[in-house]
Amino acid sequence: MAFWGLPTLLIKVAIGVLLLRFIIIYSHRWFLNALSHEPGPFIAKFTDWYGAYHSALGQLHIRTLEAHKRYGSAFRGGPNKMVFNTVTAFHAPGVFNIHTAIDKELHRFKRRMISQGLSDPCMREFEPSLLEHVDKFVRNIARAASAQPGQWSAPVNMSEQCKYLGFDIMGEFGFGQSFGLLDGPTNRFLIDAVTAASHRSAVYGQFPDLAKVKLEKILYPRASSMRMKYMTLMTRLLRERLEAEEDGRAKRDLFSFIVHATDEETGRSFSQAELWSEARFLLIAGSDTTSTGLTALFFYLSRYPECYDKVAREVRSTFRSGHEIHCGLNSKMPQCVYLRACIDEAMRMTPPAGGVLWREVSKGSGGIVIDGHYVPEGCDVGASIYCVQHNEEYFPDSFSFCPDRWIVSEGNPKEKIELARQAFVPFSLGPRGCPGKTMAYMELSTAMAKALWYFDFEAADGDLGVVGAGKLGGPPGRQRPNEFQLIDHLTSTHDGPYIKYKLREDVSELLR
Ligand code: HEM
Repeated sequence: MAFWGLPTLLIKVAIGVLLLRFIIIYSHRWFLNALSHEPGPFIAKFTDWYGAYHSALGQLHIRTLEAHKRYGSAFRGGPNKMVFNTVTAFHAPGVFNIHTAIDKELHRFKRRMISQGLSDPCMREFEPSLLEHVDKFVRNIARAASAQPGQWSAPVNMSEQCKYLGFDIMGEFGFGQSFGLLDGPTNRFLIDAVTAASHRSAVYGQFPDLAKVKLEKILYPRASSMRMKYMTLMTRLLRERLEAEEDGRAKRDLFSFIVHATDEETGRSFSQAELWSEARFLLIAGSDTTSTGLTALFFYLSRYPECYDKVAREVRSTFRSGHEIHCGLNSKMPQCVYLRACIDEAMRMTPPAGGVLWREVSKGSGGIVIDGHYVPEGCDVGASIYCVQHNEEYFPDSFSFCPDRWIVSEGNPKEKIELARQAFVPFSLGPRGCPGKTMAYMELSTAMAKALWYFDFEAADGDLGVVGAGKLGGPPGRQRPNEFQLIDHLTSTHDGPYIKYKLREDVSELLR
């Protein structure tokens, strides 16, 4: 053999070894893996690409629902992954979120600390700041509506306005000052920055190995410049917050609630760096989700006039003024039972985080059985909130917006509602379930009650009126005109609904 032939031979051997490795791994995944006998999309037998691909396109919730229709209530969603759409999957013991599985103790500590800042008493103290932003949100709508008194306003894109509100509230809560998105465009780049971050996390959450090949350089070419802008803003906010703390100007925010708190179990406190890193995480966790919930609520109330009339009547007969609308001490909000039912129904129809959330079956547990399917330890178990909340067994006629399904009546006994409640999981459940629920309901109920108090509203006319809705003849799963459409990547992006407003109460005080 000539010496120069050696490299060619080595390349051939390397390719041969690689091929053999692939053949062994993929044959094992296909025929010998503990989940081999489970039905599911063909590609998911071999690779996690299935979830990553649909997540990248923002359609994982829709494709998962289709897969359940085809394969049943449990299917194989990856080589070591099972997806369920039943209540049992959410209540299964011995499964942990993949993040918590990495360091459960650290997660438990952080969780206990953050929960102190998100406790009901802290939320009551924070509410005045939250309401200032809700009033600004109403003021922006009032500006549009008062341009033509007595007439319908120009259409307002509620996705934009609700995002501004959600981000400003989380800025105030996490960093002690609003980002000013409701005031003007300077910091509105934050919305794209957070969307890109959550899109990236969604894809990598489905296929963690992709993170190693730094795919974001292709998927998000603008990511690094956006990150620079984002970090510059965060650094400035941090500095200003610390200055405010030093000269006693600081408002009630996350920092003030937990800066001196200690963890009862470990006696440890948050370092400043930890606190800021949590504040940055909360920005993603709390802004996009709540604004999606509020936008969806505007969508459904503008499509279902009987529900709109009922909730408007309830709000307008419960409160005597716009100022009375709050969730604090002596609040009348608990009397607004139908409003709460509308909020829950909007989050059932269109859960803000609807994709598949994975939990790992903990090592040493010996595996678990869910709905008769054995899942070995180390495998992931997932459920899509969107699919569970559209499971007809729990929610008949699941694509109809029907707030009455949450209210006891002759045809809707308490037991039926209790069953539905178990399958109502927009905030997920368990050790990784959402600790920001109280704040989310506070924001959703005050913003919608104030909008109904000050204005009448309807879907815009013409082409703008259908933005955000499903389209007859559209892609599979996006054909229902009365369903608000989300591009789902962990949290969600959306456009519309465009809504027109008419003033019904004096807003001069708000406009001053
Ligand atoms: C409608 C509004 C909201 C919805 C639908 C929602 C939904 C969720 C869901 C589904 C999870 C679990 C994610 C997983 O299992 O991986 C979660 C976690 C979380 N949410 Fe929310 N959320 C909302 C609002 C908020 C708000 C306002 C805050 C904070 C102020 C917040 C803070 C968090 C945090 C810190 C976690 C992580 C919990 C942990 O890892 O232990 N969320 N949320």
